[in-house]
Amino acid sequence: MTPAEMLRQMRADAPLVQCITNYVAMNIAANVVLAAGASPAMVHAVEEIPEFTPIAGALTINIGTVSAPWRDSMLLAAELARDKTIPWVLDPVAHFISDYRRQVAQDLLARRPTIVRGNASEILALAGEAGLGKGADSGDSVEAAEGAARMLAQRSGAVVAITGPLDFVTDGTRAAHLSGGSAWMPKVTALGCSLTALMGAYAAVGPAFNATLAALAHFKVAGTRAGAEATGPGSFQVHFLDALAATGPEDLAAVIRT
Ligand SMILES: Nc1ncnc2c1ncn2[C@@H]1O[C@H](COP(=O)(O)OP(=O)(O)O)[C@@H](O)[C@H]1O
Ligand SMILES: Cc1ncsc1CCOP(=O)(O)O
Ligand SMILES: [Mg+2]
Repeated sequence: MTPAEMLRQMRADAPLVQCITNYVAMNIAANVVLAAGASPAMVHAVEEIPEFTPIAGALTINIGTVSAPWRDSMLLAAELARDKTIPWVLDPVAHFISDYRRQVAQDLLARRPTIVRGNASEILALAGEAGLGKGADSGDSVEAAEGAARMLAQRSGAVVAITGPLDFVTDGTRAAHLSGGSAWMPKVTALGCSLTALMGAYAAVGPAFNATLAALAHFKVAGTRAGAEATGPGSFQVHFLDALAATGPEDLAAVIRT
């Protein structure tokens, strides 16, 4: 499926996306998924997961503010998604900052996510390489992490996306770059987390590589448009939600280089 077909299908189906995300991202990620055209549900109680995960079109898991009860929910939801072949997306936010978080990320990776999305420092560390990450923010260039992404994709079976000024996506064989966006994007917290949630919406309607590419392109196109209107990170956020809703299927191809 082309990115245009993916966007049309995603809006036609408006899939239900279960997001287990962090306290910071909860609101903006839900708004991003809604603005783009799908239906988010922030459901993380371990008691609810056996009923809810099987009816979701996709699951997204983000470890940005993980603690023990959240970890249990994440592992259970990931297992259910795998068993029921529901696509699921892993966002290993700042997983290198502590042994605890590193272990949670590895335990989730072992449950075979369909897609992994992170910034360059997160992908480098997940592949076992040294990086310069500072908490949730990247300290490494996307280019420096491309080899790690290919290796991680081959080893894990996931499609791996690195975001930054120039995005990169690979399934271990195919690869693409995406340009555009805005320098305000890393200055608005949880936009990366929100992109992970949107990847779930696309993964619910088509193959993983195509879904990842379409979600990345949707963000780059909307980011470029919002950046042209914004005067700072606050107004960027408002314009960005409008731009996600206004972006059409035929807009996506322009930002992709394969
Ligand atoms: N300097 C930049 N210029 C243009 N787009 C950017 C830039 N930095 C990040 N982005 C975009 O911002 C979105 C979130 O990516 P990123 O900031 O890397 O995630 P995270 O918040 O996880 O670190 C992606 O769509 C990415 O392409
Ligand atoms: C600031 C912060 N701290 C813990 S999670 C989080 C949000 C990070 O979001 P993103 O990686 O998408 O910018
Ligand atoms: Mg960020």
